[in-house]
Amino acid sequence: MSVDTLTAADPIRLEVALGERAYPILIGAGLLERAGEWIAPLLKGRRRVVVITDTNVGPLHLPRLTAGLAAAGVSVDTVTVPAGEGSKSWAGIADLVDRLLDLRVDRGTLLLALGGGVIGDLVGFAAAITMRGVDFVQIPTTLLAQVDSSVGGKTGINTKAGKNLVGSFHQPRLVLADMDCIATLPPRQLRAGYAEIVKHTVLGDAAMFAWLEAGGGAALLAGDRAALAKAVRHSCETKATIVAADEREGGQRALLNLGHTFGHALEAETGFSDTLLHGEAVAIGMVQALDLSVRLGLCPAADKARLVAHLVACGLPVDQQACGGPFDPATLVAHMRLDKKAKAGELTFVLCTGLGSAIVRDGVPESDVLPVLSEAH
Ligand SMILES: NC(=O)c1ccc[n+]([C@@H]2O[C@H](COP(=O)([O-])OP(=O)(O)OC[C@H]3O[C@@H](n4cnc5c(N)ncnc54)[C@H](O)[C@@H]3O)[C@@H](O)[C@H]2O)c1
Ligand SMILES: O=C(O)C(=O)C[C@@H](O)[C@H](O)[C@H](O)COP(=O)(O)O
Ligand SMILES: [Zn+2]
Repeated sequence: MSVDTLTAADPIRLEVALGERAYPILIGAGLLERAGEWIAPLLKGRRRVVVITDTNVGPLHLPRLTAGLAAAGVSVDTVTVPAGEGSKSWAGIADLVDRLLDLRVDRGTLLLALGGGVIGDLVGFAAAITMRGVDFVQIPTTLLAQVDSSVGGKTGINTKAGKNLVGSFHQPRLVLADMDCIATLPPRQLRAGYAEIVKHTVLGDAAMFAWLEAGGGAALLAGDRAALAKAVRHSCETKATIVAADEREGGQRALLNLGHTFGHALEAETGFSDTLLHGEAVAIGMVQALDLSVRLGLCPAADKARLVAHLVACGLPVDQQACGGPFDPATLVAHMRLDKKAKAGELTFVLCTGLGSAIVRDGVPESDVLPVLSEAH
């Protein structure tokens, strides 16, 4: 089904099968205008929600959401936070929780996260800790958030020591992905979100990678809504399946971290700033992960070359030079030792065993990693 033929009455509906915490993912067009249809039933008779959004998204998309809720008799309090990764911080979470408490939220209050991955991660964390846990809904407005961050319940903030090192698993009650939001997204942000789509194919679906490579990706980036719908659906299905099998990353969920051990180190080195967007870090990190995989004899060099060629064709960065590097390899390795996958300070990586399949490898020697960090691609 293409998004051109979708209406709010018939969105694509997927499910994250987590037993009593299972929730739907709705993907379609015109969903904000009808949000009350899906959100009012979550309110248990209440008539008020708190929407948390950022300074870019609010003016663009909040009026449609507010109207959609009003149509179902639901009123809205709004909290607006500064746009950008800086809000995913100790200061950002303290400020948000204080503002929620000032609004007199209680355990029955539903929070709506309207924005990209920063808003989703921040609001999800606020929902996890306010009153020891309130419900929230993800309303992702970036491509990255629609294909990745809104699904799976990882919430949290960045700290001085690194990316996402403080947070919790707290699943949303609903994910409402309205494709109309993507129309206002700056091209650089669209490309950054595309990197996570590529990731889902590299770790699990060679045929879908080939589809992206053969023109599906270019079509999506040029605004083709059918291509967009196909890719968003594929990513959400991939992620929902993995999360349902391993919610708390005891095993296979770590595959979703492909490119992130390298990428998060680069984000830390560039100060969690606009110099390097998360999706761009993932693009570079995936290339480095495939480089390491090739060096360890796990992956054909030709597969790494295909990935690099595709990312370059899509306008994504593939090496550290694109974000002010190369950075000191020892400093990058020090960041990686703080990664949540590391065990007793030993390095763990998600490695590729050929396009479409990946494994988790513990105890990778630093001597194997250092050459990757000096390489341009
Ligand atoms: N929890 C997870 O599973 C998960 C997965 C992937 C990424 N993440 C996290 O997500 C964050 C990155 O998310 P992101 O790339 O969405 O960044 P973001 O939330 O900062 O959004 C990017 C920019 O686009 C703006 N924006 C958002 N929607 C818009 C729209 N429709 N039109 C115009 N502008 C819009 C935002 O204001 C911001 O300036 C990172 O912190 C990353 O660690 C989390
Ligand atoms: O959902 C997951 O699991 C992921 O790893 C998805 C990643 O794209 C995302 O960036 C996630 O926030 C990384 O998690 P972390 O545990 O490495 O902080
Ligand atoms: Zn990511």
